[in-house]
Amino acid sequence: MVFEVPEVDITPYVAGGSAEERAAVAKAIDRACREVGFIQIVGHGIPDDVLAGFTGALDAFFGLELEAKKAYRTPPKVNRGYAPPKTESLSLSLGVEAASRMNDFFEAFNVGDGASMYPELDLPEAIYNENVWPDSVPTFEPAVSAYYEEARRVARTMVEIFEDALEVPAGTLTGLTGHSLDVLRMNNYALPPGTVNLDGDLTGMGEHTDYGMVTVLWADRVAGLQVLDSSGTWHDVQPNPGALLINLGDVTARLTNEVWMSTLHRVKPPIVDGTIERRRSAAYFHDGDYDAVIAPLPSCVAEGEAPIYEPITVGEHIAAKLAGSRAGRLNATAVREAARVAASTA
Ligand SMILES: O=C(O)CCC(=O)C(=O)O
Ligand SMILES: [Fe+2]
Repeated sequence: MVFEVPEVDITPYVAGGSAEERAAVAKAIDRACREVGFIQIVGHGIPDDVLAGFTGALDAFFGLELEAKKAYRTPPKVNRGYAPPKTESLSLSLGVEAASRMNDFFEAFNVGDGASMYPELDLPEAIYNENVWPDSVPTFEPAVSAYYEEARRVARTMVEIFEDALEVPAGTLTGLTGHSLDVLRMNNYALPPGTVNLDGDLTGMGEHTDYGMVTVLWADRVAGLQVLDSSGTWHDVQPNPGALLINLGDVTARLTNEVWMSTLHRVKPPIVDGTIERRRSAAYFHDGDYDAVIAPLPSCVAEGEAPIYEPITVGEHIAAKLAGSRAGRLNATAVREAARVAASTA
């Protein structure tokens, strides 16, 4: 079977379209979610100048000296600010004890929704952490915030499309996202020439599924991202020109009782002449309200069959995942994802 990440133009949902046009989009999204779990999205409407400002801000921040960047570190429990290379391990979020323990060489900067964004709700600050901004790069906050708003809009549009694709009443999914726990992780994969260790210890970002409902992924068109297909083989994926990648997270796999998949992916930059080509990406995670209870939708469970998953809140699920990736505590609850990694071919 040829592996392909399908491209879908979501213009009818972004700029207005007829009922027929929207139905065709919803159908294409349903097929992509069943078969692949990754989608190339065009017609998302993110202005070029917002993207240019955003990538410029990433370059300015990641171009700082390591010590300067470390000023913006936060404790492992706080999913904000700067994460230096080799301080996270995504495979631990899955319960896979990789040989490359804490050897993911990406560096990242995280921003997200803080409790103060919802003054009318009494949201827990330990979950809805406030942002840390690098004041030594004055363009960073406005440029990243502008992109954040756009990625948030696209994520919310995708959930609207998901309701149509799953043929559930409006509000079934969007009703779980009123104060969605959203985070933007900006990733930089770069190693100074000569530091690459070829014994297989280092990886760009270990294999994982994303944790939430949907991820909007912007990335450079540089090799590195790999996606696991349903038969257990890894494939290289790059965004098409002008496209964003969309992938489903575990919350959606749970909601759909795995009718749609949270696809395993990882980043393995090719090493050429002892170095790698720098690559940037930014994953906007739209996870759902921390107190929303996630249980398989009745329409996704075949008659007479038991749902695969027990109900869980978004907050409980995300906390178990982050304890793995950020605090190095193996997540023993991700048995289904760990089994898929074990069955894959390198
Ligand atoms: O760098 C990439 O393309 C993927 C990043 C990713 O999977 C993540 O941040 O969760
Ligand atoms: Fe990811």
